[in-house]
Amino acid sequence: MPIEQSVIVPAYKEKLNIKPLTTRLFAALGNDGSRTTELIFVDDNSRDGSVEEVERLEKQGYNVRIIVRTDERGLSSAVLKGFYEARGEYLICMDADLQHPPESVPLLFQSLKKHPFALGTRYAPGVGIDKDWPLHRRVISTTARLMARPLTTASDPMSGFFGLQKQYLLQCDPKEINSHGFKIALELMAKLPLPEGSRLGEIPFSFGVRTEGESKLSGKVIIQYLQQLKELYAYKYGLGNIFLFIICWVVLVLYALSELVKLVLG
Ligand SMILES: Nc1nc2c(ncn2[C@@H]2O[C@H](COP(=O)(O)OP(=O)(O)O[C@H]3O[C@H](CO)[C@@H](O)[C@H](O)[C@@H]3O)[C@@H](O)[C@H]2O)c(=O)[nH]1
Ligand SMILES: [Mg+2]
Repeated sequence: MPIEQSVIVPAYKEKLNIKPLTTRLFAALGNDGSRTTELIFVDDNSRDGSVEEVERLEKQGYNVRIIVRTDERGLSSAVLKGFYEARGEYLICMDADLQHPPESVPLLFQSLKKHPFALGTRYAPGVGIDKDWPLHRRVISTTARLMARPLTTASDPMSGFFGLQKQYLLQCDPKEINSHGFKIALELMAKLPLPEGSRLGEIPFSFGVRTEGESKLSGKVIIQYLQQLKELYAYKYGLGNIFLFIICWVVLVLYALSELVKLVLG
């Protein structure tokens, strides 16, 4: 049967997560879904046994493969590499560390068949992010979301769990897409030529806790994010409108101050 759906997983040193992700994903897709879906890991030369793990799963009959890059590193460019190599028309990106539940993938594909772009959201009734998140992470996350408001109506523009129809990616000049920005979903939502007036599909999901391996993202992603926002504001509103960027900075500072005041007043 021809491949209609592709799941792309950027992965760096994620060997221990590969098997549970693969088995849970194909179990969630069921027999019919599994026949038309491929799973692609895009690994940046982890050399931790990920390749051998994927080969073992492939021998067991799972439609899974791994692309190993030796000339480039980075989450966003890995996702794009997987998208361009994928054979399906419906493409989903998810993390390797099971923070994005494989059981939510079928729903995201369903949404993607009705919408050109679909996003997993952690900001919906009944779902949430880790309740133990420290205050400073909440402040950073909320301000980052606020700053993306002028670019998208998405409830969770920081989400890394998302999907798109490949035809819209192919209509966009690859040189237009910043493959080094922090948030590739935000980049694509802002730049793909999605049909005028089309709605974004949103699927609520609970952001899980990583149990194997470590997060790869460091403090420098904040700088990368601000640079990406600046570029996207200029793309969407024109360079003259840097004013808008300044307003967002003011919002950020006021919000951070109000959270600090709440913290101090207890
Ligand atoms: N190939 C490749 N993969 C990478 C790289 N850096 C990170 N990854 C992979 O990208 C995924 C996310 O990385 P984490 O290190 O787990 O990130 P996080 O801090 O949990 O951040 C996540 O949270 C955000 C939500 O705010 C998400 O938007 C983001 O995608 C990421 O999921 C994981 O599968 C990880 O292996 C890289 O340089 N190269
Ligand atoms: Mg993670």
